[in-house]
Amino acid sequence: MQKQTLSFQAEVAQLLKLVTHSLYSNPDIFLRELISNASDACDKLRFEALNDAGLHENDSELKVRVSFDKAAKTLTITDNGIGMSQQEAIDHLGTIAKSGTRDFVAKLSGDQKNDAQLIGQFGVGFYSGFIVADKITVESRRAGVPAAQGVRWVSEGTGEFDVSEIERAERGTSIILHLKDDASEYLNAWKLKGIINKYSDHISLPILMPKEEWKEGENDQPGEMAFTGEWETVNQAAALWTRPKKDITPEHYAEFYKQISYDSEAPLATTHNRVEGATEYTQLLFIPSKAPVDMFNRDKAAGVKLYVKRVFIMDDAQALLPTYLRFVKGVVDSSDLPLNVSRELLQESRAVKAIREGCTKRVLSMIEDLANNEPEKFKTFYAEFGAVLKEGLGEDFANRERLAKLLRFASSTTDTTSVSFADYKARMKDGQDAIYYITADTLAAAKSSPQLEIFRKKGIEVLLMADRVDEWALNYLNEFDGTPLQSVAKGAVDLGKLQDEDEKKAAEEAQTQFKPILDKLKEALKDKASDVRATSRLVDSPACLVVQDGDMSTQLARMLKQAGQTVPEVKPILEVNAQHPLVRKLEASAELASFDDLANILFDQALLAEGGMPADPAAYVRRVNALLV
Ligand SMILES: Nc1ncnc2c1ncn2[C@@H]1O[C@H](COP(=O)(O)OP(=O)(O)OP(=O)(O)O)[C@@H](O)[C@H]1O
Repeated sequence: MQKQTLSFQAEVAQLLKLVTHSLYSNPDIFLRELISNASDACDKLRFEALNDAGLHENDSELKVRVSFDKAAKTLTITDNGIGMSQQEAIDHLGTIAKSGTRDFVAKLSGDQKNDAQLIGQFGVGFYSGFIVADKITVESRRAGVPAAQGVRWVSEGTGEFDVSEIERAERGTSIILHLKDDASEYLNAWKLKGIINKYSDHISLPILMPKEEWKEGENDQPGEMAFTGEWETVNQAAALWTRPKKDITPEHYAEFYKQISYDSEAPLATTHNRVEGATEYTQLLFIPSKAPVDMFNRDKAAGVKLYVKRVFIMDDAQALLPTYLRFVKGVVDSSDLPLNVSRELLQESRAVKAIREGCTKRVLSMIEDLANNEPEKFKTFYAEFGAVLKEGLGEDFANRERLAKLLRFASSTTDTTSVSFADYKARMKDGQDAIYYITADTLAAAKSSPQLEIFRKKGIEVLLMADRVDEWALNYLNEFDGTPLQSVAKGAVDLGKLQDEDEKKAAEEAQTQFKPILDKLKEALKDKASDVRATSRLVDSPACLVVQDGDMSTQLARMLKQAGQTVPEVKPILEVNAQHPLVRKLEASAELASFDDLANILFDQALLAEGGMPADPAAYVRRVNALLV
C-alpha cells in the first residue's frame, strides 16, 4: 500500500477543532479514554478468539502497556488486542461510526462552554489524545493478518491524516502521542500512575508500566529514577464487580459508572451483589442522576453489559431488564450462560429469565430505598425517571403493586408532584370510596379543568396527571390497596355517599325538566356528541365533555392522532350545567334560529376548556362574533 493522505469526515474535523481548543478543563482524561479503547480491543479479541483460537498467536495474556520517552517527548499506549487492518484504521479513526455521536457533534453550537458540557456526556474517545498531543501516530496490526500488513496512521489533528503500510510483528495497537510542550508533565511515572489509579483501576486487564528504581549517582552526581528494563502492573487488574464490596470506595464505583455510561455526574444510586443459588451471577447496577435525551425512545439501547465468567459478551443486553428500566446502567456477570450466547439465545434462556427477575427486584428495592430514606434523591429520581417507571404498570404485572407505591402525582390541593396513592388514601373524606384523578395535556389544564369544580366545592382531593404515559398506564391499574381508581372525566359523576340526597334529587329533576332542551341540543350536535345530559359535576362552567367508562379520553385520542396513529372516532358526551346562565339562555332561545349556533359554541368551548381544538375553528369564531355584535 502506498502512503495516502486522506481527509477527516466533516464531523471529526469539527470535533478535533473543539478538542484542540482545550475543551477539557481536565486533560487527564485522555489516558482514561485511550486505556478504555485498549481494553475494548482486548475484549474484542477474547470474544473473536472464542471461535478462532488461532487469533491469540501464542500471545494470550492480554494487557495494556503505558510507557514514555522523555527525550522524544512521547507517551505510548500499547495493547495486544484485536488491532486494526489498514482499512479499519482509515474507517475507525477518520470517521465517526456511531450515529448517536454523529448527531451529537452536529448539535455542537460553537459556544465553548455549552459544547464542553455536552461533550462531557459523550466522551470523544480516541480524539481526546489531541488534548495533550500535537501529533498522534498509531501503529497497528489486526489479529490473524500477516506481519507485513500492519498500518501506520499519522495525524496532527488538523484536517488530514496519512496512512501507510508497515511491518509489525506483534498483534494489536500502539498509540504514540507526541506531547505538546505544555504537556510534559505526562512524562512522569508518578503522574501517570496517579491517573491510572484514579480512572482506570477497575479495568480488568493488567496495565503495565516500565519499572523504575532509584539509582544513586556516581562521582558526586545526584541520584535519579532509572528504568530497570522490567514491567510492573500498576492497577488492581480485577474487574471492579469481582472484588469484595468492602474494598471498593464510592469513588471507585462512580468512576466505573462514568466509564460505562459516558455520564459526567456520579450515579444517584448503586447496587452491587453476588447472587447465589440456582442461577449464579453478579450484578452491579446504577441509577443515573439524569435522564438521557432520548429516554422516551423505547427502542433505545439498554444500558446493561453482559459478561460471562468475566468475558465481555455484549453491550446493551436488553433481555436483562424490562424496557421500563432502560435507564439503568451496569454490568451483569453470569457463571451459567455459555460463552457463545447470542442475543436470540438470551431471549429464551431460563437463566436469563431468573437474572432479569432478580435485577428488576434489585432496582425496585434501590428505588424504594431512595423513597423511604433519601427524599431529596428520590425527588431527583422521580423528576427524571418517574414517567418511564409508569410504563411498568403495563409491562410488569408481577411488580405492579410495588410500582404503584412508588408513583407520585400532583393534586388539586398540592402543587408539587409529591402525592402517593397512600398519602391520598390517608386524606380521603369519610364516605369517599374512590381515588379520583384527571388526565390532561398539561398540569395547568388539569388543574383548571371544569370536571374538578364539584370536587373542589366539596373539598375532595383529585390527583392531576399530565404525563403522556399516564392514561395508558392507568388503564392497567384499577385499584390501589383495595380502593378503586376513578377518572373524573369518564362516566357519569358518581360521588357515592359524598353527594347528599338533595343534590341527587336536584340532578334527577334537572334531567327531567330539562329534557326538551337536552333533546334539542342532542339533535343540533348529533355529529359531535354521542349524548347530551344534565350534570351536577359543574359549578362555574356551563358545560364539559366526558367519555364513557372504558373509552379512550379525548385527550389521549388527540395525542395519538398527533403521533400519526389512527384512532377510532369516539364521540364524547356533552354535560351541561342547568344552573348556568348560558344554559338558561339556551332555554330561552329554543325556538330561535340562533339556537344551533349557541349549541355549537357550548360544545366548542367545552372542547377548548380541556385543551382541544374545535374541528372548524373559523366557524367557531364566526358564531361567537355573531353573538358579540
Ligand atoms: N486500541 C485500539 N485497538 C483497536 N481499535 C481501536 C483502538 N482504539 C480505537 N479503535 C477503533 O477506533 C474506533 C473509534 O474509537 P473512539 O475512541 O473514537 O470511539 P469508540 O471507542 O467507538 O467510542 P467511545 O470512545 O465513545 O466508546 C473504535 O470504535 C475502534 O474500532
